Amino acid sequence: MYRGKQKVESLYHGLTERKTDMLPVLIAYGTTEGQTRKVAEFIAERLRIRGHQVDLLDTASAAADQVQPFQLAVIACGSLHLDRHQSSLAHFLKSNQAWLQTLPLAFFSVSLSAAMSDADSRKEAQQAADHFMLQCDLQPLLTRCVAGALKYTQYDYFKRMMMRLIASHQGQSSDIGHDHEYTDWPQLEADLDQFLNTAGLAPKAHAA
Ligand SMILES: Cc1cc2nc3c(=O)[nH]c(=O)nc-3n(C[C@H](O)[C@H](O)[C@H](O)COP(=O)(O)O)c2cc1C
Repeated sequence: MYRGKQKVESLYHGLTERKTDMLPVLIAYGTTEGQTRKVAEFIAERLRIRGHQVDLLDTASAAADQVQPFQLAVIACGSLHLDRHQSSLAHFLKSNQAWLQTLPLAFFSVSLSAAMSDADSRKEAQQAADHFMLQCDLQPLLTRCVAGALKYTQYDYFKRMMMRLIASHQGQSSDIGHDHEYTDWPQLEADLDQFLNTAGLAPKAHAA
């Protein structure tokens, strides 16, 4: 069993009769154009199928200030914009670092770089994700880069032109008449299962 889970159990011992298995997995996400919300909702659905309680939290919402430290595990999700993750996510992780570091934690970083065919771009995405965790003083059990989306139809004119330029330089679609999703959902589910297994949270039917 992951030592963070033991800490949570001892924290609860004597305080409540609730079993730690009834605690939720918190999915805290930051998003700018919505793809990371879709990723977070996918993870939530897969966790529920595996019998977990789930709390979904948009770190830009007022609810982010009300979160209690009673969680089974935490999955943080954010996306890259101009090489940075959402400031709301950074704020949430830094202000709750003391208890987050005691729990099994995974971080999923959504970006266009993760969708690139060249290894250098994917390495840059991984470095940005690792660096973000270092900045937040957190050591996740698992940090994964997730290919995001180009949402041309949702961008304003300047953003659309900028993203078309970047995308065409990087071999992605410059067809601005449509949105383009690159997220590999089966891979995301496999990464989630790896995290659950490592954290000792996989239901028996799904445990490796
Ligand atoms: C203005 C803008 C800047 C972006 N900057 C980066 C970047 O620096 N690196 C990268 O890999 N992807 C970048 N992307 C791609 C996003 O990470 C990708 O579209 C992702 O799906 C956005 O997730 P969200 O919808 O949850 O915000 C950028 C996208 C936009 C619109």
